[in-house]
Amino acid sequence: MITCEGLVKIYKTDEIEVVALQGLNIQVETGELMAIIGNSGSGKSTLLNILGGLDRPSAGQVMVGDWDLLKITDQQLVEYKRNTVGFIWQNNARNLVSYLTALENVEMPMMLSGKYDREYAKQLLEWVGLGHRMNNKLQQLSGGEQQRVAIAISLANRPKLLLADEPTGSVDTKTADMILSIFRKLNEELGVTIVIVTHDMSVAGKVNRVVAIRDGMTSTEFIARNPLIASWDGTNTGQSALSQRAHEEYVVLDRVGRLQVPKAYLEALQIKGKATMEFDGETITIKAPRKLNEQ
Ligand SMILES: Nc1ncnc2c1ncn2[C@@H]1O[C@H](COP(=O)(O)OP(=O)(O)OP(=O)(O)O)[C@@H](O)[C@H]1O
Repeated sequence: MITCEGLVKIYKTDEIEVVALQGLNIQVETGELMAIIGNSGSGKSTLLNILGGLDRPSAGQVMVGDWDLLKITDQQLVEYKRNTVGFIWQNNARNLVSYLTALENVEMPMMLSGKYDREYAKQLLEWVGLGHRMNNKLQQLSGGEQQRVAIAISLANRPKLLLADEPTGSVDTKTADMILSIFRKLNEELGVTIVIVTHDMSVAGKVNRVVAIRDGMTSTEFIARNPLIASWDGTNTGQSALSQRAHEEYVVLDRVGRLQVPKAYLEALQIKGKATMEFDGETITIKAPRKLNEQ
């Protein structure tokens, strides 16, 4: 569904250039429910905005389905945003109209794209557990309920890909768990591919695959050893992070074999600029270069 290779995004302002993504590689299969984690400033939102067609890449390759987001025209981008991709933000106020009902809010994007379908709008609200609140005005709903309306809206035009930027960032743990279980259900029942960006490890721990981004590059990947452990079953309160027990950790190599060594490891061994690498037929060992007087 998604292929990014050597993806670069540079933000240019009058005086400075910020390299937000520096050759990022990532692959997401159709039908996956996965998370991208990373510290503040690592480039997560930049990546999501590019995938959502809200921002243009500077260089590299980025394909979503048949769309090449580097070559796409402005006109095609409108169609892409309307039909292929749905977006959920941490704060959805910009997506919702407070004086309309939940149902009217879901119907609105359908009307704008000429695909009005009241039954489907109702069904979406049922799916997110708001069947009994669909005729309430948005301003009468709690923050968590509004977030669930936003999920229904994001699916109004039947997108194949759902992108969620910190979807549980401003709700309590119980609501966060509910939102995640909705994602899982939508993923399983509608087959929609879901990519969640978060720095909340408890969210990441509940999906089968997690890709970590560091300094604008893909660094590590975690895959659930037993997908059932990572799945949300309604009983897990989500306190544990990406536990070693549940996820296997992998370092990501790009096509030409480059990998990113964590800064903490390099600092611990005082490796700067260069290192030695040994291969004994089974393992590869990276060490600090020997000091001249040790040789
Ligand atoms: N519009 C912009 N103009 C200039 N620099 C930007 C812009 N947007 C992001 N950046 C910079 O790009 C880098 C990556 O930012 P990004 O928002 O993608 O990170 P993030 O991982 O999503 O962080 P957070 O979790 O804090 O949202 C940061 O150094 C940020 O300051």
